[in-house]
Amino acid sequence: MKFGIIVFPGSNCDRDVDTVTRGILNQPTRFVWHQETDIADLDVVVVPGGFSYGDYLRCGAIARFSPVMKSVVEHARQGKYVLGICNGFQVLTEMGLLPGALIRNRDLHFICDRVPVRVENTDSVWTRGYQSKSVINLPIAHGEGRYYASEDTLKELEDNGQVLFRYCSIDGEIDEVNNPNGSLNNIAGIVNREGNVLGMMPHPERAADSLLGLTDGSPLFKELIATASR
Ligand SMILES: NC(=O)CC[C@H](N)C(=O)O
Repeated sequence: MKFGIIVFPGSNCDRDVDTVTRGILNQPTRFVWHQETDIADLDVVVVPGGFSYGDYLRCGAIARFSPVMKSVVEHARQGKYVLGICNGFQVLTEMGLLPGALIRNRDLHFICDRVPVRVENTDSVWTRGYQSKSVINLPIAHGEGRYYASEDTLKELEDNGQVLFRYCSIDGEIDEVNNPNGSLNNIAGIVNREGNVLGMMPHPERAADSLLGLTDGSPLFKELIATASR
């Protein structure tokens, strides 16, 4: 399974993804500079975390106009996989590949932490490797991670099981106290209607190396690779 990691000026989690997909999981992986347009060789496009274009205007607002993103839309339309992590999630919502928006955190601070997240729907290529409603620990690091969407969109996401990850307590309780950034419905990650595009604020790629003592992100990558090779 071939991975491509988009690199914008200001991306900073591109190497973290490569360490997991190529370094640990032995999958062919290449970096894709944002001005490239030919990504036909890729099975999975990862839009990584970081501060693309210095977060000017809004996080992801400028990156969405990079030449490569037209090809990413086409890649998604073909039903191929797209994973947006943190800044990548912001870019995907800016482009309309995923509904809603990521706005300033409720307390207006940048948050760097490790938080419990509940896996909501395991009937997805991204979450098949987890137990339903299991609580996993993932790092977060963002200033604009508060998920927001209209009531209709939220209802649609919930009704279709498109919410894959939610912030929660260590016991899996969903409440406002355990909602680090004030996201609506504690949403930490969603998929598009077709299920091939995932956006999430927590960082699974920073939790997929046993040397770091945190491996709850591994099943996401492993199951994706296993599914594709079936
Ligand atoms: N780690 C990240 O990708 C950060 C995303 C973005 N720069 C923010 O602060 O919200």
